[in-house]
Amino acid sequence: MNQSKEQRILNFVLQNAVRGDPCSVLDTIDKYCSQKEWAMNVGNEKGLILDKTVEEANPSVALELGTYCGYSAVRIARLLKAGAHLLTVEFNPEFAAIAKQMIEFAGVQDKVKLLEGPSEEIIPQLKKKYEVDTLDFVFLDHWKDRYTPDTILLQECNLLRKGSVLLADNVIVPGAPEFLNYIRNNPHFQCTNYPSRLEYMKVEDAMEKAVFLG
Ligand SMILES: Cc1ncnc2c1ncn2[C@@H]1O[C@H](/C=C/CNC(=O)c2cc(-c3ccc(F)cc3)cc(O)c2O)[C@@H](O)[C@H]1O
Ligand SMILES: [Mg+2]
Repeated sequence: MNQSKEQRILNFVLQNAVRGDPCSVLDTIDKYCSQKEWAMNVGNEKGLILDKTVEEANPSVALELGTYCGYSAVRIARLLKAGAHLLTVEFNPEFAAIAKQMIEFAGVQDKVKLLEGPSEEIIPQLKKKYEVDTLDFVFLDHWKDRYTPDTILLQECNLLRKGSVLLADNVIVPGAPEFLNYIRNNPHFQCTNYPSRLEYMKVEDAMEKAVFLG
């Protein structure tokens, strides 16, 4: 049975990156996806916006929706302070298995908990089953029509506190117009747009930051 693109990306990392070195894993994925096969990792340009947002938030508990191959999980986890952790949600078992190996190869497995399942099921379990009080940082990078329902669900589950930072990928391409409309017209969020480019392409994209005001 021929390999999936995601398996080819993982194999390229296992054969070319430095085990235990997150930056080497990120650079190797970016090299493969810019030179051989495009894939929907956040990439290095938007990755720098993600880095700055995570560093500014300095989260103790972070959540990612849409792990895919684990690129942004590695990217976020490498910046977390001692004792901090990232919960990342992925409902495709094949992608989850790839991401698990990617995270372990990068050496950030102690900071990352990969939760397999749909976000609408996982989010309501975060407090009781995963012992989350509130979330300091949330990265939204899953199906774009899920951004709004999951942001509403996070609020309904009392998982946001004054100052919680949401960062959404792809608000231009593929686009999340309904999310932008929701979040920018919601008085409980302070929004900032970060123009950038689509990963590995000369195409305009952007990220949207939304700080919960309580
Ligand atoms: C409710 C639920 N629960 C759990 N996991 C969930 C979930 N919904 C999706 N997932 C998971 O998350 C990832 C999905 C990511 C979706 N991302 C994109 O579609 C995406 C697309 C592009 C793109 C841009 C230009 C093009 F021409 C084509 C594609 C770029 C991007 O950066 C993207 O993020 C994927 O791993 C999926 O299994
Ligand atoms: Mg994306």
